[in-house]
Amino acid sequence: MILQNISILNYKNIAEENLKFSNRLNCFIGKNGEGKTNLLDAIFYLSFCKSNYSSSDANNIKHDEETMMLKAEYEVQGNTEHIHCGVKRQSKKTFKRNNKDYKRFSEHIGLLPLVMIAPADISIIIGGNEERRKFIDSIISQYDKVYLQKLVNYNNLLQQRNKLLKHQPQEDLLLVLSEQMAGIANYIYEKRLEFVEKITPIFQEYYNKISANKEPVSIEYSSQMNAGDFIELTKHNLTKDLVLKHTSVGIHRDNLEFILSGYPIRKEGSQGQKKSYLIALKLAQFDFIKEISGKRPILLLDDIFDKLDTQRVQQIINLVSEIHFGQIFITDTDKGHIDAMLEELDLDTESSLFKVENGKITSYA
Ligand SMILES: Nc1ncnc2c1ncn2[C@@H]1O[C@H](COP(=O)(O)OP(=O)(O)OP(=O)(O)O)[C@@H](O)[C@H]1O
Repeated sequence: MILQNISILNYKNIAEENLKFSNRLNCFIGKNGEGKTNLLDAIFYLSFCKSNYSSSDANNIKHDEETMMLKAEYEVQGNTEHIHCGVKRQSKKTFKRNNKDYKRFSEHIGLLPLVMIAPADISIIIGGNEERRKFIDSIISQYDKVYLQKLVNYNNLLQQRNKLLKHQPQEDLLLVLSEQMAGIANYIYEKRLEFVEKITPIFQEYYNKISANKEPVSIEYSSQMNAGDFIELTKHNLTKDLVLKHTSVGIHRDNLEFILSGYPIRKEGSQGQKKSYLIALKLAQFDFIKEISGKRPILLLDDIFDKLDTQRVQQIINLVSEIHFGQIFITDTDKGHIDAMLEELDLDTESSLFKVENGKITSYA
């Protein structure tokens, strides 16, 4: 899958740009705060109908402007896809594929697979359990619409159950809700388990390459449902739930434990190890989505080399330079990393180099 060109109007600090991209490597170099991440975020927006950073669309419109617009052409499995998005302050956004409005934005998710690695993603490694659940859910939801729907249903039922526990805790009603939640919880649990089992060996291979086999890594899926069926768990914990006035068991308490050399990385890992872990996870996500969707995702690498030693930087450059990764968009403040990457690619590989300055994106002279 290839993003061929993009037109941007008033997206954050980018006033107006019309850019054509290389099928392979697109590099954006600029100082801090110039607009490199904003450009990658515009590309992210076109795949997910939202920014990676701000849930409020108004924040994505350039200050003092009323509207923003993103328009792009993609080559997807031999077809050209025209995607258009417009947002006006205080009104609904429009999102179109080939001039047709989507009824629901969720219909668009999965059409243009994309994996982004950005500094803020380190929260997957060091943040709370919720961050890691979000990480799994966002990947599975990209290819499994039933999963996404069941997740929404589960959360609605969970809210109802918690409300009941708080205000009128009748045991028969609680049991009815638990029964409705049980099938959904089992489905989500099985899908998460399957996902972790599939992604772990791919992740380990990437981590070993990045760290030159320096430290063993593994991922553990910890779920209360490892110990038993949802109905049994809720029955067993009913007294506790009545005291706490919320549901203390279920897939909403699941966690992924990221292990490095036998210990949780979030407690003991160095900054470089955490960064390496994140990059290996995201590259594994890339392989996973590629296999499931049959499309090669676009890879966005935002300032990924910070905190890594020269050996790890080189290993990552070697890895992502492999043809396997297809079209890449990479930002850096340091042209040295980009030059090293260009050296790694064969001479015939087409690449485009851009300079980003105060929201303006120009060809690098
Ligand atoms: N809605 C908006 N309107 C105008 N400017 C905005 C808007 N939102 C963010 N900005 C500006 O965008 C700039 C940040 O751009 P961006 O995050 O893309 O930087 P960057 O080039 O990736 O920098 P770094 O290397 O530090 O990550 C800031 O100057 C910020 O004020």
